[in-house]
Amino acid sequence: MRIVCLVKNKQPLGATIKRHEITGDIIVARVIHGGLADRSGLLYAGDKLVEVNGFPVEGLEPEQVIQILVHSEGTIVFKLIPIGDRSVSSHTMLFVRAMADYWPQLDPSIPCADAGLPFKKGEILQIVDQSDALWWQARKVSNLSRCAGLIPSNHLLKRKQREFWWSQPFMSHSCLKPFLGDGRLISIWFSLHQNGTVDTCYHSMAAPYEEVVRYQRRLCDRHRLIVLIGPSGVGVNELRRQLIGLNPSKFQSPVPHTTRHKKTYEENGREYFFVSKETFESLVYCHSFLEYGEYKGNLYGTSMDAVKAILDAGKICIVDLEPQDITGVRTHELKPYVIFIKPPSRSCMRQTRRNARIITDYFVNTKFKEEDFQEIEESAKKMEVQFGQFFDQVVVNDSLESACVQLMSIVRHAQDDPQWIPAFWICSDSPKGAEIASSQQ
Ligand SMILES: Nc1ncnc2c1ncn2[C@@H]1O[C@H](COP(=O)(O)OP(=O)(O)OP(=O)(O)O)[C@@H](O)[C@H]1O
Repeated sequence: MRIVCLVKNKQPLGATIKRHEITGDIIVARVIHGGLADRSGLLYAGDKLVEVNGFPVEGLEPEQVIQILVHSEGTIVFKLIPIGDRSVSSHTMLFVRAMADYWPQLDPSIPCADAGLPFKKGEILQIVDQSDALWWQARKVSNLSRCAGLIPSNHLLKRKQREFWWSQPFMSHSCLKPFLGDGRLISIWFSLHQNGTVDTCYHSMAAPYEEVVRYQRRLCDRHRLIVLIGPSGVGVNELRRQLIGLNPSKFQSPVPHTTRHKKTYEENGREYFFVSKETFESLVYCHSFLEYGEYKGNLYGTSMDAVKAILDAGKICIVDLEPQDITGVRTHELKPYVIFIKPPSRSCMRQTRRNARIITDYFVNTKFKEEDFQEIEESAKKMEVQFGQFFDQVVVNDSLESACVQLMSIVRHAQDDPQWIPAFWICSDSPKGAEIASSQQ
């Protein structure tokens, strides 16, 4: 028997308890990394509680014991039987990017919602404990001084996603938009917000966490590919043009291929590579394009070779892609840095786009209308919900000048400062998209 005294003020104890399935004893389920109990070094997972502040806990439900703890302030005295075989704690140094949102307060299955760590897609987490197959402990790298919180393990989050999928009425399933990225079929939930319902805490991707490592580009390495993403009309092309205009010897965009006829003033390889439909289709067949599509009956595409030629020349290659093409460029070779161009507020758009022209579905240059602004806003929201986990940075395109200055500084930062990148970009022999579950569980 051991007597443990902990002084608890406003902060939580930093431990969870449970009933032992066989003996019925109340035991410490886990000690939260960096929390009060952990820092004391006196309480361990598996310790059997006998008394709390003089109250015997035998026969009580875990919730009743929690009530005693919640209402205790100051010194709490535990009488406990220490676990005999204290397993070596499995503290890890694993970093992951969250590919889904998680709100513990909306999750009824979490052992203790207050001990949960809420996170948003794209945030980088340090996993500090994986000893429990269902609930890991993690901290945000943006706040490593805080104690860890509970997050669902890879396995659990995937299971939840599957359950959520099957619980949706048939029509909602049609919201799933499968597409082929890098040869894998990826299913993505598309904005399944259901305010107030439990399932909102699991917004999904195929792999809930992606292992990341810190990467510093060396001077001899090729530059990272700069990818601009944004809803049509937000100003992606304008910003790309402005950036290149600021330093054309450093920034360049790849020359696209097209099947349309060459105009008299155009030169093959300058404006476009002019190719026949057959040649274009054989390039598509060989996966030579980053992206391609049809416009007014002609095919257009950006080839991987055109991108590589710019990178091999020591320049920074800037491309604008449709969001569904991001997965195709997420490779060890290109190490893309993705910048999302976001619309400003409606009033700012009205003001800044007073004299701007937009190309509508009818292929004419017109002034921006309220419907255009609305479409830009809605499309931006959908992109953030569906692809936000891939965005390295977000630039609000309010004034062209300030957005351009911001973009320039982000591009410099992307090339020169250390960044979190997917681990598989470094371990190039590991399978693309490998999930950390396979290496961790
Ligand atoms: N910050 C800004 N202030 C004022 N006008 C802008 C701003 N950004 C872009 N524009 C103007 O808005 C119009 C649309 O921009 P742009 O062609 O770059 O859109 P886009 O996002 O590339 O869309 P699409 O892919 O459909 O061409 C252009 O006339 C452009 O000059």
